[in-house]
Amino acid sequence: MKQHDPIRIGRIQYTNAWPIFYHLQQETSGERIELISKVPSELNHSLSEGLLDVSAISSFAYGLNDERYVLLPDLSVSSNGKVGSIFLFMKKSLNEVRNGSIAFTTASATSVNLLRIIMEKFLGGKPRYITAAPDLESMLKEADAALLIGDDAIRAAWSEHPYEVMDLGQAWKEHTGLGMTFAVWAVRRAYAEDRPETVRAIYEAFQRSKQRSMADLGPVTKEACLRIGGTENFWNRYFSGLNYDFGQSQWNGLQLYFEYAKELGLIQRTIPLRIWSNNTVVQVNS
Ligand SMILES: C=C(O[C@@H]1C=C(C(=O)O)C=C[C@H]1O)C(=O)O
Repeated sequence: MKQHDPIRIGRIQYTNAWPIFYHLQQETSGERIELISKVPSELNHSLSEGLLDVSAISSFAYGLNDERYVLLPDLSVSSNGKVGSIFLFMKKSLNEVRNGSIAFTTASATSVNLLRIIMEKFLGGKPRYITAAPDLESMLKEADAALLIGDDAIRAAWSEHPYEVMDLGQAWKEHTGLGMTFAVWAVRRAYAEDRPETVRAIYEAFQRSKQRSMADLGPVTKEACLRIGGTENFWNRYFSGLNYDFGQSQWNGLQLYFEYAKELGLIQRTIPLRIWSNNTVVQVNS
């Protein structure tokens, strides 16, 4: 790799991560960056293929590649209860869906596995799963319920529909008492070892961007209204309901999620959380 290649950063193509990305370009000083926007499942793939250096990815995808990644602290898309954009739309009762059929969006990795934990471990069900492009009506032609995430979920919830809706952040909270982390900021370990100063500069720029957004959500909510629709009040509540930190309280929820995922055979090992801290890697346990 040439020393001066721009750092390739993966950006979630949904509104949920805007507060962290919104001021990023302005907050970088001198670092050349290339921002690549995709849905989470594509970012997961690109980072694992080495096509990105740093990316917001599905927290589940960290569990599939933890030895090759290191996580940036205090950056995540999390919720402590309702998330507001990860919904299961059900055309039958939950009791029927539990042993019926569910269509998963192709865009997700964390939420599909979270839904499996909810259905199989918490509710004792055994549904059949299919994966489909994120379109509510066509998904519900094929299955009893449909899982959507991000702006697809928000838009579907706005449409006039007759379906029961489960918020997965809320269901997780009800069953565990904990919050849930859906996206984490991962750096390829090899990249962090080669370019520690670049990682530090980008990390600090992400933090400044997030702090600016949280101090004044106005510009972010206004742009969300223009680009996606809805009211400023809606977006203010949405962004304020999400949590963008990644510290002990988020680690606890995520470690329990990985433990349950392992119980169900969705991942094969215990997953340690390796956190980048001042150019060293610290392993944390709850
Ligand atoms: C809050 C959300 O979290 C997301 C859900 C993800 C997943 O299910 O894999 C990945 C990243 C986040 O974008 C959302 O999409 O609305």
